[in-house]
Amino acid sequence: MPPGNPGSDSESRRYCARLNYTFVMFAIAGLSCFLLFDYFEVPNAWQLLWAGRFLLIGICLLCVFLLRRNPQNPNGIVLFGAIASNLFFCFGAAMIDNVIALSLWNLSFATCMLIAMPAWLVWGWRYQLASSLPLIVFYIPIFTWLSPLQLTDLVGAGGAYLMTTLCIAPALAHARFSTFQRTVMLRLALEGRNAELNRVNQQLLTQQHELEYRANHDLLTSLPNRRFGLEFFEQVLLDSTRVRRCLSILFVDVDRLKHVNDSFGHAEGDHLIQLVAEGVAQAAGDQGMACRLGGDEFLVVLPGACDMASQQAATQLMRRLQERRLREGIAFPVDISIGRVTHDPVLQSDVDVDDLIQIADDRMYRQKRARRRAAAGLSDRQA
Ligand SMILES: Nc1nc2c(ncn2[C@@H]2O[C@H](COP(=O)(O)OP(=O)(O)OP(=O)(O)O)[C@@H](O)[C@H]2O)c(=O)[nH]1
Repeated sequence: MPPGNPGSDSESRRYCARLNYTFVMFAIAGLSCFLLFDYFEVPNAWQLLWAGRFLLIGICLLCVFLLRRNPQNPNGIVLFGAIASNLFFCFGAAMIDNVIALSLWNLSFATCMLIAMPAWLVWGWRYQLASSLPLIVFYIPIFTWLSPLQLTDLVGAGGAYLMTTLCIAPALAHARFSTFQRTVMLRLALEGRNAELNRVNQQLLTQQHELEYRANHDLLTSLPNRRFGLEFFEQVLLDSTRVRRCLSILFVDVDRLKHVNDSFGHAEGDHLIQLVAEGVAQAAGDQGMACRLGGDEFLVVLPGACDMASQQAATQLMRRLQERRLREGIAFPVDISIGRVTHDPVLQSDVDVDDLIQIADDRMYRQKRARRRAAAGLSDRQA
């Protein structure tokens, strides 16, 4: 087959090899079945026929071995076995000395041809012709030369039918081979379309993930957004109530963001929000979650954290922000106010997220006012 021919790709060769492999296995089974036929129907020459059959079985086994080792040339390998079988068939027919047995012999070959159908499906007409040629050319001469019967006996015993079939077989093979080629072409086209669909699917999946991410996250800080954060908080509250363990939240608000925006520029205001976002994410740790509620407000949910742990988390958060400010020489103030609430389902009655957030918000404002008063007092004293 020329390169680029749709039937020449290695996948279709493997397909041919599989079909041919099955065909050869059937041939072995067929050859073995007809051993009894030889024994009972050709009593004068069954030993010779058996020798021929075993030789053929050997050739078939060799074909199987070669097909396994080299599936890239499946038709060439099976052609070798087919020519040998045809020659055996010519000589075998000449050994038979009664017409009924000869009819059965011809019938056996027709059966073999039926078994060979799947292989013809993928054979080109040239292979088909090459495999039939020994029979077309040598059957009658060998029969006339060796058989005790007359040529008219052969014609009556299905010989004419067999010869006609053999002559039209290459044409059939051609038609089937074209169908096979079209099937392979369609399969390749389908594979192409499948690959394209997979690619588009992958793109859609990526887009879907991106959309999901955008729907659930805040773009400036990459933290979960308010909706996602409150859903998470609700779930954590439910779980805490169920397993009766504490949970804490930190309501974090950036101090004097407006002043930073106005004095240092909006970009620095954004930078401040990002610094605080990184801080709250760190405070939330692996078990908790920090989200941006909006503007300069953040919520940190700490599942399993009781009063002490949440106090530590809040102190650490403030300290880390100041350390970072010093370390990076940030010009604007990096101050936050935190409203902290701990809920212990063992000691307290049921609450909902809004109650807890409201309490935390109030505490945050109280702290903010206290810090403002402290700052104002400090400046008065300094003055
Ligand atoms: N740069 C920047 N500013 C924002 C963003 N979201 C909200 N702001 C600004 O943040 C400011 C928040 O103002 P306030 O709620 O009064 O708070 P504040 O200025 O931090 O003052 P206190 O909270 O009272 O200390 C407003 O000026 C908003 O315009 C943002 O994403 N980026």
